Amino acid sequence: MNKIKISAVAYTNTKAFIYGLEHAPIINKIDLSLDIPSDCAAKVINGQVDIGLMPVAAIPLVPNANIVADYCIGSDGGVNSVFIFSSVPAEEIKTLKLDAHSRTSNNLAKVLLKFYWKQEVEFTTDQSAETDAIVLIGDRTFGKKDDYAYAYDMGEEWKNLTGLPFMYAAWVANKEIDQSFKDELNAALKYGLDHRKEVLASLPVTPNFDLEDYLYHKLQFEVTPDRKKAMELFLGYIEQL
Ligand SMILES: C=C(O[C@@H]1C=C(C(=O)O)C=C[C@H]1O)C(=O)O
Repeated sequence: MNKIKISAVAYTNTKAFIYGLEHAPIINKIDLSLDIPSDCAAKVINGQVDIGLMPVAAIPLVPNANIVADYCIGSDGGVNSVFIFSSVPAEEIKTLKLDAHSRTSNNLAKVLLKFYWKQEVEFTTDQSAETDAIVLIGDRTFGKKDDYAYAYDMGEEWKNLTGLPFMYAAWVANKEIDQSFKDELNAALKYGLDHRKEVLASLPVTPNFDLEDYLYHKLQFEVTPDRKKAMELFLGYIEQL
């Protein structure tokens, strides 16, 4: 049997899912690669993999995109790893450097700046540029909040704008996937979430960052109706940028 190719985000936010995949029979049916989110999106878009835990902002670029699991990377309010770090208040940001790892959060920053803070901002991907603010996501943000004059948690600011939770990444296929495989995938992902204690014990201690709070509270992993609604709303905002 041909293995199903899967790419997943390589950050701590995905560790429970990976634990689940690696401790379930499904591991023999998949080829798993761990990538930064932007590469994960590219692989699903260009067909290098069949399924990706990929940034939701890139879903419109995926041919035959369909969400194949009941789990995701989400939050309801602050997530503590998706930030605009800034030297000035949000209402004064004029220039912002995007994060090359990101697809969702770069767009979320643009949406928030335009529709929430009502700012006209110049965006750059030039990592050597000097800007008022930067987008930074994932493990590279752990413990860094106090290094900047202003730290805006974009999950929290999205909730301020819309009253809704958020979905950063979802399990998306670029083709039809059998229901029996989807069932196995869901079971493996749930197994991982149910074993977060073991996952937590395996992670290195991170200074100035509460990993337990992150894995159990800040991150929320269910694809709920509100989170789907938030995704549709977010994709609609992106079209208006
Ligand atoms: C919560 C996070 O969500 C993520 C943010 C993503 C993005 O900005 O494209 C993609 C996948 C997720 O890893 C995070 O990276 O910290």
